[in-house]
Amino acid sequence: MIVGLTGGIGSGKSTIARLFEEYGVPIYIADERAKALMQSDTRVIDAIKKLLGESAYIDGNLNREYIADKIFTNSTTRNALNEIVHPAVARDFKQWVLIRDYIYVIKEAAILFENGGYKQTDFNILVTAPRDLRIDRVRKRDNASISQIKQRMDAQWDDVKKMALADVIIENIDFSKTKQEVYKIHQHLLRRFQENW
Ligand SMILES: CC(C)(COP(=O)(O)OP(=O)(O)OC[C@H]1O[C@@H](n2cnc3c(N)ncnc32)[C@H](O)[C@@H]1O)[C@@H](O)C(=O)NCCC(=O)NCCS
Ligand SMILES: Nc1ncnc2c1ncn2[C@@H]1O[C@H](COP(=O)(O)OP(=O)(O)OP(=O)(O)O)[C@@H](O)[C@H]1O
Repeated sequence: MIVGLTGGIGSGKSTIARLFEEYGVPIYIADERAKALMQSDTRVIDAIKKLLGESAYIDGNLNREYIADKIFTNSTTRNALNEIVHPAVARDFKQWVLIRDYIYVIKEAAILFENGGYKQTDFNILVTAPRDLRIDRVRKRDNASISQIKQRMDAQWDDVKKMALADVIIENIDFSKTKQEVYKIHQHLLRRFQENW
């Protein structure tokens, strides 16, 4: 059984994914796998160079700042990159999931509803937090400017639109409450999926 875990930038997806991991749930982090594939999959690399130019790489490494600047200021370029990267991530996930030996797995992805990825999951968790708190968290975490963070937020659906497609919502403000929520959801998922196991 596949559980999607999504939320806007700075909502706390990765933090929450680690809480599930502590219970033994296998976790797939789409952001990380996407970047790995963008550096190792030759078909993906060629397509990215064609779209964004040779400057997308420096000595074979992703030029993240350059790519971010290109895709978060132009939705056409962003959609084109998404169409290169997201199918590769979906294929990679299919392989990954084959050898996981647990009642359910978590696919953590910033973009899950926007690209229809949620149609391949059995249950979807949405993480939310107030916009200003998310900006503050990302500023501290990445040393990013407010305008850079807002650009990424604008590239994502707003929470109201995502809420309609989520099975459960974690409002991640107070970390101790979040931990309790994660425990409850984990117990729920074990009960729900046990019979298919
Ligand atoms: C532009 C890149 C190189 C920036 O790398 P960087 O290390 O700064 O950020 P990282 O990948 O960790 O993403 C951080 C956050 O940015 C936001 N974000 C990233 N990609 C996207 C996107 N295509 N659309 C909207 N938001 C995005 C998400 O909130 C994400 O969690 C990288 O994000 C990228 O290649 N994105 C395009 C591929 C993609 O969609 N990846 C997301 C996983 S499927
Ligand atoms: N409940 C919380 N209380 C305080 N800090 C938190 C809480 N949840 C997350 N954080 C912090 O906020 C920052 C963003 O969290 P995290 O990296 O998990 O978000 P994310 O949704 O995965 O972000 P991105 O979309 O950029 O990948 C991190 O520095 C994390 O430690």
